[in-house]
Amino acid sequence: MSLLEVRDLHVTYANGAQAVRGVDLTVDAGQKLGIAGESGCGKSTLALALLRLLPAGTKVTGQILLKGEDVLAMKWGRLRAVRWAGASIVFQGAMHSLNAVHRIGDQIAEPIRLHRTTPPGKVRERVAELLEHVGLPAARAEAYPHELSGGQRQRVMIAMALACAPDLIIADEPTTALDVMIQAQILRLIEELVAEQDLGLIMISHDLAVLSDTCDRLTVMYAGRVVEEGPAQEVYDDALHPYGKALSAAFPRIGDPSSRFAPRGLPGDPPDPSDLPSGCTFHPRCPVALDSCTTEDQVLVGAGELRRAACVHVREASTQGAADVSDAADGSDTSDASDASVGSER
Ligand SMILES: Nc1ncnc2c1ncn2[C@@H]1O[C@H](COP(=O)(O)OP(=O)(O)OP(=O)(O)O)[C@@H](O)[C@H]1O
Repeated sequence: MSLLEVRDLHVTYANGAQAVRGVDLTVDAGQKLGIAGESGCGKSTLALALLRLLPAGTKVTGQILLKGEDVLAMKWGRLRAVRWAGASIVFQGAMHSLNAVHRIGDQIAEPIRLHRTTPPGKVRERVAELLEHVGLPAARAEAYPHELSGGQRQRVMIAMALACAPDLIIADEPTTALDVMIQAQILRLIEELVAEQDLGLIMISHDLAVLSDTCDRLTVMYAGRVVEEGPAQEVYDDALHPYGKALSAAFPRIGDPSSRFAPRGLPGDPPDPSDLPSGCTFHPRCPVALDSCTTEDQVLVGAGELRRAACVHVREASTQGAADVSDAADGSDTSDASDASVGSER
């Protein structure tokens, strides 16, 4: 049984915005899954849905199985326990998540006391152990959030997420607000903790470079759907979906002098989830869209053993049994493809 299995998850906000549309994903113990996509693609909505943290009035359908237990069917008491001891979330921007008027140690102790995962007399000891685990001196328990640097605060958030020994950590842009050096330290810390405690990890970011460096597998979301998935490094180095390519080309290859890729922005924005385009939702921005893409929706199709993408070019390549689906997705042999202005160097 997988640690987490999500099947056909749909999330529609009260205003009709279809933020997540039919997402399937699996995470096993010790596995690190990266979820990539621009702002507005539904990544945070997906993360919040996993622990039923969405606003009242939001419609969520499908299945979320945590160790085989259906999160969507859980009673309130069970759900509260699962939120810390089964899976926990590290959000971006620790300053907003920490309470400015309470000491760090008290804030880490709160979920431990609430869930009684440590005997009352041992809570201080457990807080000290958690702080040291995330690379902070135990004495920092006495500090207030404003007395810590951004990186230290994010370490506190990670300590809190680990407080009740969950099986799964969901990290939503955990390093976005940090400078590059601190970002690298926090990512290494998360990796070490996941390996040491055999946790499952879902890491959410718009930065494919960060995800490919940290995660085993990558899922690329666009307009609430998974449009590509596969081994992290392969997706980053050679994305099959035009959106995956564009996202990948938007980030520099760090430390790779032979890199042919320059960082560049993506033209346009993801669509409004209350007013999605017909056909493939990426077609208005796609450099290799065919006429049929304006009307025909695409589902994920396999490309090789471990990779899947939802693109007409990948589908055609797979039905033709073409060996080099990558070339086809580049649009190099598509007569009606428009000028490939993004990700075209592949
Ligand atoms: N409470 C809400 N009510 C209505 N629409 C919402 C709500 N929260 C988010 N949305 C919309 O749902 C879509 C997906 O948002 P979401 O925050 O999940 O995306 P994201 O990929 O995580 O982006 P970001 O990185 O900016 O958080 C967006 O169009 C957003 O405007």
